[in-house]
Amino acid sequence: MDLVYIRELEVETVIGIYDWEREIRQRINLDLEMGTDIRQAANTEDVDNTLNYKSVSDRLIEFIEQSEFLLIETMAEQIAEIVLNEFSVKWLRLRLGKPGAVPQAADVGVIIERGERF
Ligand SMILES: Nc1nc2c(c(=O)[nH]1)N=C([C@H](O)[C@@H](O)CO)CN2
Repeated sequence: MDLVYIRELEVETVIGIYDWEREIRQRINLDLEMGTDIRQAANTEDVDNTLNYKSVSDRLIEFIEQSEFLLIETMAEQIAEIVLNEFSVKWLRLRLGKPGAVPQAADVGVIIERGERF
């Protein structure tokens, strides 16, 4: 299994459980690893034969910017669903961080794996 990845994608959105969090936009960041097979793209040099990280990034930025989740867990599950269903990805690992949430910590968040490795 090969991986196409996106690292440190940063997006501002409404997220959080407290009243004050519903009034502001906060930064989240994510790393995404997506299982794929890069060989056909390598042999043809055709982006249509690979998992296009720009297309995935654009879709996730649009989705996250318009979302208003309470928990990062919910956002993580929804992101995983989009990547699995819309980009025909079989397996992914997602780290979703909310760096401003705990001032004493550099970052906090969740890491999930979904789908089947192949
Ligand atoms: N596991 C989680 N814990 C917490 C979350 C969350 O989304 N998942 N959210 C909060 C608050 O919104 C926090 O970020 C405000 O500082 C607390 N714990």
